[in-house]
Amino acid sequence: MIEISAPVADSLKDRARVALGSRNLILVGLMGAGKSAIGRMTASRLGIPFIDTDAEIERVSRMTISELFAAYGEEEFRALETRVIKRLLKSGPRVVSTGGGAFINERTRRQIKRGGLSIWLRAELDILWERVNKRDTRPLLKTENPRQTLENLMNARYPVYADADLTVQSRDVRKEVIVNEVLAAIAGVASESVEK
Ligand SMILES: Nc1ncnc2c1ncn2[C@@H]1O[C@H](COP(=O)(O)OP(=O)(O)O)[C@@H](O)[C@H]1O
Ligand SMILES: O=C(O)C1=C[C@@H](OP(=O)(O)O)[C@@H](O)[C@H](O)C1
Ligand SMILES: [Mg+2]
Repeated sequence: MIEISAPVADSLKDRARVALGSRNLILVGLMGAGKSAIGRMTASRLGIPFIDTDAEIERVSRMTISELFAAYGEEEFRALETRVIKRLLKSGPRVVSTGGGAFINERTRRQIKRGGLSIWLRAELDILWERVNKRDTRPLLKTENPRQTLENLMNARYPVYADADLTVQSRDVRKEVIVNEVLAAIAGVASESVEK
C-alpha cells in the first residue's frame, strides 16, 4: 500500500500545537481586526478550547458590552475585563480573544504577557472601518465621527500592540489564510511556506 504523507496544512497545525504546548494564545488588536473570528477558527484548528473575553464578560454580567458601558462606564468595564482575563489565563492551553482595549490597560497587559503567547492582529484603517461600521455593538465608536475615532485609537494603540510576542497582518483575504498565518507564526515558520 502506498502511504500518503499528511497534508501540509495539517503538519502546520501540528507544529503550531507542539510549539504552543500548555501556553495560552492571546489575540490582541483593534476592533474589527478579526480577533473573535480568527481566534475561534484557530482554536478549532488546534483542537483546544476558545474563549472570547467580551462574550465571557457578557455571560458573567448578564449584560451586553454596550449596556455595561452605558450603566457603569468604561472604567468599570476595564476592571471587570482585568478580572475576567486574569481568571481565564490561569490554565491553558486555550485560545483567548480579547477586546481591543484589554492589552492597552497596563495591568491586563502584564497578565497577558505572563499568561501565554500574545499575537497582534494588525490591520489598516480602511479594513477595520469596513468591518466595524456594519454593526453598532461597539460603544467606543458611538461618536460623531466614528471613523476618526477609530483612527485616533489606532494612533494611540498601535505602539502598545507592537509589544505583543507575534504579529500577523489581518487583511482582505479569506479568514483561513489568516488562520494559517497565525499557526505559522506560532510554529515559527515563514508564512511564505504556508499553503494558502
Ligand atoms: N479575514 C477576514 N476577511 C473577512 N472578514 C473578516 C476577516 N476577519 C474578520 N472578519 C469579519 O470582520 C468582522 C469583525 O471581526 P471580529 O472577529 O468581530 O473582530 P474583533 O473581535 O477583532 O473586533 C466580523 O464580521 C468578521 O467575520
Ligand atoms: O477597543 C476597545 O476598547 C473595545 C473593543 C471591543 O472588542 P472588539 O475589539 O472585539 O471589538 C469591546 O471590548 C469594547 O467595545 C471595547
Ligand atoms: Mg471581538
